[in-house]
Amino acid sequence: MTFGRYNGRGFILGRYMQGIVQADKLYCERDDRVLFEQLSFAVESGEILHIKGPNGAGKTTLLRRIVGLSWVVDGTITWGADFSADGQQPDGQRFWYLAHRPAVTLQLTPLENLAFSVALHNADVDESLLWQALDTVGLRGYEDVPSGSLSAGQQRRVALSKLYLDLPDVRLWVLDEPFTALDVSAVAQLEKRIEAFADTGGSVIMTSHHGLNHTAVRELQIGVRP
Ligand SMILES: Nc1ncnc2c1ncn2[C@@H]1O[C@H](COP(=O)(O)OP(=O)(O)OP(=O)(O)O)[C@@H](O)[C@H]1O
Repeated sequence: MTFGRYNGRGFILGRYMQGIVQADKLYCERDDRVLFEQLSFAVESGEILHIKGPNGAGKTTLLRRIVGLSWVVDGTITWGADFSADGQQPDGQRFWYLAHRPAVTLQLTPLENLAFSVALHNADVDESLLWQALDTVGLRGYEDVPSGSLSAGQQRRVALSKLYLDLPDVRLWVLDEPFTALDVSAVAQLEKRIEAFADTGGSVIMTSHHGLNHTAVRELQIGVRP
């Protein structure tokens, strides 16, 4: 079922169904300002949920709630059976989360950062695949330098490199402004990568001020009166 409705704070557009993750009646207030209320949506396998809204609308807050890093959002989030046996928050091994600021340790090299991400996922990945992922995001020759000496766009690429590892357990990407600081070709490459992931049944929940044009994309607008 497709629906679109205005909830007093934001316009919701989407399909309301049992998905891999379903959010019901989310409510968030910060400093006496209601960011969103009665916000409900679901994400299915193969879908890209593009959360849109102006600065300060609560997009990052919403993503942090989805991945279990913030509890300032009231309401219910239920996870599908593929992610969690009891519908509760799955452990972080089941998804990749890319925060608003790239979580790159500046003292570590890109290779070490990527290996650390993989270790947190308890994944067994051959080191050659880590080199390959870094090569794919354009970091060939930079694998062994401290990440703190890289540019903002290169540090973003370090954070993005994990999206090229194809870990079988990871079927959801939660991406907060992933295009920030990327040059034109890197933006195009990431767009293709996100679409390819959705085409293989992966799901993506992302925020971006950058438009995405793919049949799998659904938009969820928050914080804007129509
Ligand atoms: N720790 C905090 N304490 C109090 N208010 C906060 C905190 N973190 C965020 N906020 C407020 O919540 C609101 C939403 O912030 P959030 O970062 O979720 O917005 P956003 O939609 O992601 O914005 P942007 O597009 O600028 O990244 C902002 O007004 C912000 O000031």
